[in-house]
Amino acid sequence: MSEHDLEASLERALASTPADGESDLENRLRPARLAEFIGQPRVREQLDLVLRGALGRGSPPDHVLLSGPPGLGKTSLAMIIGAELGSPVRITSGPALERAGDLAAMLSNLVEGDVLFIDEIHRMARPAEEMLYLAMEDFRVDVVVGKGPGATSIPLDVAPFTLVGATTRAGALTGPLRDRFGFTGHMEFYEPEDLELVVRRSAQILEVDLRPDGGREIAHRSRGTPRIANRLLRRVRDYAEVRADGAVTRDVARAALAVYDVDELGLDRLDRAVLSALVRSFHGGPVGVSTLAVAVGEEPGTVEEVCEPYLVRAGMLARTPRGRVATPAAWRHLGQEPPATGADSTDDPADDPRGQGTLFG
Ligand SMILES: Nc1ncnc2c1ncn2[C@@H]1O[C@H](COP(=O)(O)OP(=O)(O)OP(=O)(O)O)[C@@H](O)[C@H]1O
Repeated sequence: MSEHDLEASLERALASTPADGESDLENRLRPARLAEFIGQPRVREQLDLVLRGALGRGSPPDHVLLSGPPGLGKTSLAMIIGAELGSPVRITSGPALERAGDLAAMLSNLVEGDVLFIDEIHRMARPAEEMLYLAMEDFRVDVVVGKGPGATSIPLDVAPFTLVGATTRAGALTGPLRDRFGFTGHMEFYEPEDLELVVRRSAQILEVDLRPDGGREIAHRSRGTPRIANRLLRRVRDYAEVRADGAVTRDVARAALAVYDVDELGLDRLDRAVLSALVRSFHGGPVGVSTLAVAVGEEPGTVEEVCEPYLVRAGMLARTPRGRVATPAAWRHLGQEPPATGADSTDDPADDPRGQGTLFG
């Protein structure tokens, strides 16, 4: 690989970093240090120990994997790891690492102690993933130059670094990659009390006149997710400024969220479309996720990674070996009586990675 190729690969790998207005705002609202990070007490405590231990020894900490649904703070934690270590964070994502050369370009630019953040690490191409094994373990890579019988492999040293990987699908990671992380933080959906703190903090930064009952209402309708809490706060602020006196009270929040199709459980249009298809088109299931996705006009991955985790957690949907099943709560939420003989025999909580697949709970 020539120096020019290396630079082109580096540019491609970095191109995945979003830079629109929405992400600027998101960056402004990101907690900068671990002490500012709200909720997730287990992950926070565990990570604190990992980082302090490494700082005390004066060596880079073990590689860190952060897993959990979108918007729970994985990127924020990756930035915090850099801040706590006083190290720069290099950012890329699995889909940007199409070829091993893309990763080699990133790795060869690292300096000792850098943090390399790979978002959506489960979507990395296989050759890049295999290169990463060696880099994570031995801090070196083998770059293959040329093709066919004339190809040669050039070993390249990589400065000791800490990899932070984020994934919404820990199960999709190969065993060898998973095994090379010294610490895995499993992010859980947030409790409403924690989301209330998130909303209050964001309101202060954005100078929103948030009243306590308004904050509580937004927190309860945010699907356990800080990113959604922040987004709802901004939409409710618009409503408060345009149709009220600017104060975000409970009534203003309720009226605003009705306009944006967020119901009292925090389910949005897509969540309800999934439940509605399940109940109305498939009589409550079981139905496969691909069929369900076609019924709502979405990608199976979006239904599986974005909608389902919260619907399972909210007790509306169960994952069973034969497919997805609507719970009685889902039927009632849609204003329908659940059938007398439910699909309870299909329930198998073992199929549900979160262990919350109980049907009639
Ligand atoms: N614990 C927290 N305290 C305060 N704000 C938070 C917290 N976690 C996340 N946020 C806010 O939520 C937003 C989304 O967080 P972040 O981008 O870190 O999530 P993510 O898990 O990386 O999402 P994705 O998987 O979609 O990339 C950020 O704007 C951040 O300000």
